[in-house]
Amino acid sequence: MILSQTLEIAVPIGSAAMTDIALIAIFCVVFTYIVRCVFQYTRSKLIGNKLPGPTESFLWGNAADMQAQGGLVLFLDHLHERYGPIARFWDGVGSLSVSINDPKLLQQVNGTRLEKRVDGLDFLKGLLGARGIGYTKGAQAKARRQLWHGVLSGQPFQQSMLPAFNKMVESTLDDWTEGEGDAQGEGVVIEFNMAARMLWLRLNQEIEGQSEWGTGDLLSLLIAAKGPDGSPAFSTAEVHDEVLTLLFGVYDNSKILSHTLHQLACHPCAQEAAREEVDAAWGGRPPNTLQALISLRYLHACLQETLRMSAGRGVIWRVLEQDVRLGKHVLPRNATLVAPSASIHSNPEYWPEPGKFKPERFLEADSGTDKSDKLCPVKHPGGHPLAFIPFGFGLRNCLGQKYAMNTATLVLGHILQRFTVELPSEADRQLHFKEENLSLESTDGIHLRLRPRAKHVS
Ligand code: HEM
Repeated sequence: MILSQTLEIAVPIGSAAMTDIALIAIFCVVFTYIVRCVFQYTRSKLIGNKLPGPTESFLWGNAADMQAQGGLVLFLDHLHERYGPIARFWDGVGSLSVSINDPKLLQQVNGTRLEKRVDGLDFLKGLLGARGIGYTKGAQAKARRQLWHGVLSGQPFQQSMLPAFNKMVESTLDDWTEGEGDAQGEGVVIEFNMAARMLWLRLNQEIEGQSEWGTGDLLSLLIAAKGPDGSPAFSTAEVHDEVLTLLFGVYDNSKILSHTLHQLACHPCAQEAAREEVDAAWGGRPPNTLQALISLRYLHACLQETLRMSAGRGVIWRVLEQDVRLGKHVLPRNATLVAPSASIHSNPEYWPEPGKFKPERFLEADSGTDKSDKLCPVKHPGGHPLAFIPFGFGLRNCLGQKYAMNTATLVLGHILQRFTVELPSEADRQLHFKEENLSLESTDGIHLRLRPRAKHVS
């Protein structure tokens, strides 16, 4: 009886107490959150404003300056010209970004093992797939990257894709010869941004799930991949999102192709040198080994020089997870580190005459061979490991870079074997860029004329 009375009284008091405790807990959490925000805001303002950079509006930061320059990539160029290699700007209320365009300084910051990307890129989740590699973090990202690496860089995949890719590229080039213009006489004029994008979409559809190569295609490899305990490494939903991530690579891949062809049309001597290399290595036939692609060093250098000059992404981001001291400057924890690759790639200290197309920058005499005319790739293009970063850097660099370079070499090799690439008119030489998706895009497209060569692989 005493017990039941106690219980009857205890329940209502307990529930009121619980409500109070819950309210106090919520208050504490909100209070702590606000104090933390105010502390972080004040700290980043105090430390950030000691770094060189323009004045900002309280609410919009430097958004208006970015807009006035035509976008972030162009704004960063301007920022470094004015404030030197370390420059800060504000992305909104108290959101500090520090841009570094000197590879040596960037390397010091990267030494803190930068891994985290900015949350601002979360808006791409719908497109890229939230369960894909781009959004995994920490130990999971490390394990996932190893799997991806095994799948994409593996010889079996690259080797098994060659016959199907050769077929696909040849059939696309046949379609192109039937396009606008007289294929035998004048040649065919093509809008290359679109043409290249369509071609890459076709190639990627091949990778996504054709059984033509047995178990060598990317989708089969992703499905078959095993974790450390032997269970499937990817769930079906994860495989789906990884394939979305892969399709996103189409965009970069089509850009490198159209921009390199434009450079080769502007520089006929470079085009001839690249063609001679292809003719000598492939002997008029489609390549059937990975080695036949890797051996095209001059063409590879043309691709790299194009990535340096225009086809790479303009900006790479990381979150600083600790304070970093650079000489007299302190970069505070939680600030965003911006590596403006477009600006780094045109820094004359690393790239003399940065506006000139010079593929030789990426080649040097091979000291390991007695043939003095043999060339090999430079170990650190631009003279520093972070002077050339079209594929990003450090722990989260691009996983598709070898694949991207090999497939681009394959397609360009086919085109050079069959066509001479020309500018349809002098007006097509100068591309006019505007910023789109954080890289510079040609406003009027890229127009090229393909003139069939007298003899080509059919
Ligand atoms: C010319 C073509 C390409 C360029 C210029 C390019 C560039 C980049 C860049 C700049 C990043 C960010 C790196 C960083 O934050 O440090 C990246 C990430 C990535 N790229 Fe590429 N990419 C290309 C093609 C591809 C292709 C074809 C694939 C797939 C087959 C691919 C797969 C990836 C993946 C999975 C990541 C995310 C890695 C991670 O989050 O750990 N990329 N790429």
